[in-house]
Amino acid sequence: MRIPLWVEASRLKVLVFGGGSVGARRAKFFSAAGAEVRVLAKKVVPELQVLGVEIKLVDLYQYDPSDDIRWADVVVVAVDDPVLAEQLFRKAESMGKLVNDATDASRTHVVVPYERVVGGLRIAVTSEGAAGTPARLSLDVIEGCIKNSWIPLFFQIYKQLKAEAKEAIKETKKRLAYYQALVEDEEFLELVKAGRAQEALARGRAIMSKILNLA
Ligand SMILES: C[C@@]1(CC(=O)O)c2cc3[nH]c(cc4nc(cc5[nH]c(cc(n2)[C@H]1CCC(=O)O)[C@@](C)(CC(=O)O)[C@@H]5CCC(=O)O)C(CC(=O)O)=C4CCC(=O)O)c(CCC(=O)O)c3CC(=O)O
Ligand SMILES: NC(=O)C1=CN([C@@H]2O[C@H](COP(=O)(O)OP(=O)(O)OC[C@H]3O[C@@H](n4cnc5c(N)ncnc54)[C@H](O)[C@@H]3O)[C@@H](O)[C@H]2O)C=CC1
Repeated sequence: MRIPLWVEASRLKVLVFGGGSVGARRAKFFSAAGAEVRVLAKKVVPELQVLGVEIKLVDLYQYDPSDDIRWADVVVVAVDDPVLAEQLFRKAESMGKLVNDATDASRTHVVVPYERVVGGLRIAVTSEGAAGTPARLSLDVIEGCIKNSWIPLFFQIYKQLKAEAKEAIKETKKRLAYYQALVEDEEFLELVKAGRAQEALARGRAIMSKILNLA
């Protein structure tokens, strides 16, 4: 089973097999987020040449990529030859690497989801290869739902109160009790849902004072 995680990309060394449109998309995706990227391919598209990532032009039926695989944390398979793709997948897998196989969703270890930021929240959706377009279009529905709800204002207010709580309430247990009290306070939530931001903030701060004054 695959699980969702948010990973710091600048910790990753990513090896990409294939430098066509999909390989270039992966190289850009990882390098824009700070990862170190190396591409191995017979030929690469021009978009890839301007990314500033390492490129080795090799025929993967002749070149042995073992050292490159050892170097990598994540290996991407994006060659257009299914026999070669499977061979590369098996090799990287047997060397203990996490593989993003863009050519076969059923065996990929790592999935690249459809992603969007809505009201401060980062939303990622995937069908894990079953039906990509519905996954992509679901982002429009999710965006519409969130934007038309009280969540964006709740996000702003909660973020502000959480920052203040981290400063004001030194004890972790008390801070956690504060978050609990906040979300259980009907008056606070009603103010948020009514869009009364200043009053909601004031209510949140009053609850904070109460927690601070407890023994
Ligand atoms: C498992 C996964 C791979 C992974 O995690 O790496 C996967 C797998 C496969 N996709 C295929 C086809 C297409 N994928 C796209 C586009 C995107 N696909 C992406 C993710 C994923 N695709 C992962 C799970 C997604 C999910 O299901 O939720 C995005 C989000 C990220 C990205 O790829 O950069 C990106 C958005 C780009 C953007 O928005 O810009 C297009 C459209 C296009 O290229 O423009 C087509 C052609 C049209 C079509 O097929 O719809 C095929 C070949 C099918 C076959 O051979 O029949 C496979 C392999 C298979 O299905 O086995
Ligand atoms: N996950 C996704 O979003 C998508 C995945 N795909 C899958 O990804 C595959 C690749 O798609 P594209 O990038 O569009 O193909 P492409 O034809 O643009 O690029 C293929 C790349 O593989 C390299 N390659 C092929 N044989 C090689 C060899 N022997 N040695 C070294 N390099 C070799 C080529 O030089 C090229 O750089 C498709 O065949 C399909 O299975 C396709 C569309 C979207």
